[in-house]
Amino acid sequence: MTGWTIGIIGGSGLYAIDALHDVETLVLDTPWGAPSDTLVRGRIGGVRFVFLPRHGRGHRLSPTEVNARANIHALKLAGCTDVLAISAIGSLREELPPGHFVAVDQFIDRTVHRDTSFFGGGLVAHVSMADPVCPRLSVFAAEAAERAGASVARGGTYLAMEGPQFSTRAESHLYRQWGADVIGMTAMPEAKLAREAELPYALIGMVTDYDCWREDEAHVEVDAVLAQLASNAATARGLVNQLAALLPAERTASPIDTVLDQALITHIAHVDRAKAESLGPIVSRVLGARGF
Ligand SMILES: CSC[C@H]1O[C@H](OP(=O)(O)O)[C@H](O)[C@@H]1O
Ligand SMILES: Nc1ncnc2[nH]cnc12
Repeated sequence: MTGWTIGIIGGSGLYAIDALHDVETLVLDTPWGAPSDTLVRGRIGGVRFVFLPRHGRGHRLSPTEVNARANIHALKLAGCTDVLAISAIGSLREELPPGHFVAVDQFIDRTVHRDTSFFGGGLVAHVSMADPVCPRLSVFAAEAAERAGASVARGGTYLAMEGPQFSTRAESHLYRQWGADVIGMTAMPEAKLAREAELPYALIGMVTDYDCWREDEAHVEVDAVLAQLASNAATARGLVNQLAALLPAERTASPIDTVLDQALITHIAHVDRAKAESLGPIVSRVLGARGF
């Protein structure tokens, strides 16, 4: 096996990955509650994957109800080294039509009803979100999507809205003026939490609709989104197969693996032991290095 264990967070329309071998089901609990569903760990060639359907199998959880802290914590417990999210997105740009894929590299977070951090309560950390996506994983994922037959835009800003309602037309126009390229309801705080957990994170978005800013296009409705997703899901599965084929045999360290060295500022003499223990693998590396 290689040193990679890739957590795959499957969004709307992606509730399973068939190509995994030696599959085991993981029923995990976290200090934040249960993740969205059981996790499935397996391998393709020499690469280990852990799959988690973000909304649960059967799509039971709304974007606000997705427990991103539990999901990222569970992926860390399952031994993931990196996390690739695959999401349905609306397009805010003419040149990103339905069917296109986008390797997102920036976010604007407009979510308001979500728990956004593992820290607080006796342990304080301030991670950088200047570059929220791991460039290495993002390039591999974009390349894999292209090999699976997708047209992939390299780079794009994702506006994370609370939902579950889609945007008003005024909001859609506003987000375009802000420079957002695509829109969705789930990548935040997921990307922030992955960074806090020292997990390199990338997001491949699959465009399903033009939201509601375009004059000559019907506004987004969920049935059109689901129809587009059905035709994208096979490509998304192909992406995972291609990723397994093109990842280098050995995973070298990423700077994101150790971000808490700078970011965690609570002096070890003042760290709350119960809090540190509850965070488990998220802080054991950095606290261990400090002699905690
Ligand atoms: C089914 S349309 C809206 C829904 O789809 C996206 O979910 P995900 O990012 O998990 O693929 C969007 O964010 C909304 O949750
Ligand atoms: N237009 C849209 N707005 C928000 N989330 C979406 N997911 C897919 N299409 C979307």
